[in-house]
Amino acid sequence: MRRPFLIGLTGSIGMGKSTAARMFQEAGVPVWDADAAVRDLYSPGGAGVAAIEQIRPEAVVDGAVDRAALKAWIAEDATALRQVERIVHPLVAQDRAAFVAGTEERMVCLDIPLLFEGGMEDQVDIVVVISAPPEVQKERVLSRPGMTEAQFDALLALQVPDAEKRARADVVIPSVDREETRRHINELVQKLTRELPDA
Ligand SMILES: CC(C)(COP(=O)(O)OP(=O)(O)OC[C@H]1O[C@@H](n2cnc3c(N)ncnc32)[C@H](O)[C@@H]1O)[C@@H](O)C(=O)NCCC(=O)NCCS
Ligand SMILES: Nc1ncnc2c1ncn2[C@@H]1O[C@H](COP(=O)(O)OP(=O)(O)OP(=O)(O)O)[C@@H](O)[C@H]1O
Repeated sequence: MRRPFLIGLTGSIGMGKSTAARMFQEAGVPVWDADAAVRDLYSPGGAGVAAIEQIRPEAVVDGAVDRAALKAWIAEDATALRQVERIVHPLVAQDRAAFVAGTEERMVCLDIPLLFEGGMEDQVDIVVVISAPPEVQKERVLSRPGMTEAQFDALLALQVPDAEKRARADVVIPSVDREETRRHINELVQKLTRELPDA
């Protein structure tokens, strides 16, 4: 059976990925969400809980992975993030493979915030980057409760810069005006629908 065409959706913090993902869904394209997959893994009964407990017992509270405890560990131990990734990434990859295998649509959208950082460009058929000017991004992120400028700068430093993401993208979708974004997404979906072979 033919696998669906894989649209990789990414963008830096606050650029509007979640909003764009909803627009793909509304255009009839099933969406898989990497962040949601991690949330499930960390929830009670999730496949990541026992594995994280083995490497960091303090990070499991009431049967779920406690993100604050993981963050505190990552802040104090330079090897911690690697150890967490070694557990989380294969489980996330499994979840994604099951989603792709379980769909009969011709295309799906994979919402992967760390697509470039995780070296996953080759695992999708096109890379779509959602992008807004830096001042718009900053204003959006700083308007979130509890977010400080220092935290924003620290998160940005962990991410591949927006300019590089845009340069490496197959398609860049602007995210300043909702209707403009929706138009771009609908046009892309229509173009792919025309070009892709029938199922
Ligand atoms: C570090 C954790 C506990 C922070 O959780 P929290 O809810 O506070 O924040 P959130 O998940 O939204 O991440 C915030 C930001 O941290 C950065 N970040 C998170 N994980 C990673 C990573 N593996 N590499 C680089 N940056 C990362 C991203 O820029 C992201 O925008 C959590 O992100 C985590 O467990 N990460 C490891 C698993 C992972 O790699 N997830 C990414 C998707 S596969
Ligand atoms: N196309 C758009 N036009 C105008 N505003 C937008 C657009 N997309 C998103 N926004 C606004 O920007 C903010 C961030 O959007 P969203 O939550 O979709 O970003 P995100 O990239 O998923 O964020 P993060 O990476 O931090 O999780 C929201 O307040 C949303 O209303």
